[in-house]
Amino acid sequence: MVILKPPNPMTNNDAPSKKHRTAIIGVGDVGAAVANALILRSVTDEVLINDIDSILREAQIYDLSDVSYVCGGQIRVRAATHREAGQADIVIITIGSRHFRGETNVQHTFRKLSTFRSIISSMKPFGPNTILIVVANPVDIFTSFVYKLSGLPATRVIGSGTWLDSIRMSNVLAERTNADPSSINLPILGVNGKSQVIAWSTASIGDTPVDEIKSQTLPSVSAPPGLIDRESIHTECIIRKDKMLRGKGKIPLGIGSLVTRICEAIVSDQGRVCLVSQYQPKWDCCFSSPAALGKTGIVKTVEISMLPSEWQDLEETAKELRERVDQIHEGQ
Ligand SMILES: NC(=O)c1ccc[n+]([C@@H]2O[C@H](COP(=O)([O-])OP(=O)(O)OC[C@H]3O[C@@H](n4cnc5c(N)ncnc54)[C@H](O)[C@@H]3O)[C@@H](O)[C@H]2O)c1
Repeated sequence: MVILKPPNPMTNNDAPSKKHRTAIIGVGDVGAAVANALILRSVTDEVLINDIDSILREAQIYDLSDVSYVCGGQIRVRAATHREAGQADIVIITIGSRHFRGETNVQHTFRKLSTFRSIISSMKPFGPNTILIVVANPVDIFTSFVYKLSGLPATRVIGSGTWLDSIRMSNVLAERTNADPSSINLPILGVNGKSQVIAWSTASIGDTPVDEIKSQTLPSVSAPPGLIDRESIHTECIIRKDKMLRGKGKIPLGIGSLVTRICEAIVSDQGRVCLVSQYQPKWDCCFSSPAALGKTGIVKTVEISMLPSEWQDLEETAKELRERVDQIHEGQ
């Protein structure tokens, strides 16, 4: 009889010296979803877990170690201090905090920011190649502050930004047109939230601009004009998000896979283009635009050619963010 005995992740201490490490700060629903996807897709060699809630931290480590075991046991999952996490190749910040009763959004952001300040300072000095990925909301504000607080080059500080919204909208468009989802390009730029800019003028299915699809028949696309009406697609996305929130309270799986895709782009080092919140020198803050990613972080920012009206919307959303960042600076 053959006895199959996969390696035990908890005792696998003699792994090769140059291991790729990914640290997750805050392993609530989103942090755990990221860790789970990282292990399932074998993106890293070691997942370092940090959470101030030690009971939750231990529980997540055991649960994720089971995932690793099922996947072959090659990925070690263990607890790490902030200092140790700061030496990882990638650090993903998914901390969250509940609103106190009567606390305004601004007060909550202030409080969360002071947590960020303490985490970043205890992670310093960062490893020579550490890349930070900020997921915690409001993501563009925190990415902007993390960039300044960390002292890292702008190429090594990334926020998850608007990409998830762009993916959701592309998904609706793909469903309505029966198109291959991977053939859809529908970027959403700017500051994550109500003022983000849907760059419809650049949207395409395959090589065909969405604008032209209304007036022609494509063999791969079948949709009456009403179905690709922009307002109706936008509304459908809002309804879906609302249904997800009402149906399950939180929606960590999409963001978990998306952050994993960002990590894959970094690790694979092939210059894959992702839509991420990144430092925008003109406004001295971070918001979403496309960038090619590699082992050193952002290897190239990708220019996008939009209509003047879309640029104007982007300018407005950028100015709003700049003002909010300034207000926070003044209030400190
Ligand atoms: N960018 C996006 O698209 C997106 C999507 C969903 C959620 N989010 C954000 O992700 C964050 C996490 O969401 P969640 O649902 O997992 O929240 P959660 O409350 O389930 O988990 C947050 C975790 O952070 C931990 N934490 C708090 N302070 C910490 C500290 N100083 N050090 C270490 N750990 C700390 C908490 O103990 C908790 O376990 C939130 O900020 C949320 O708004 C972003």
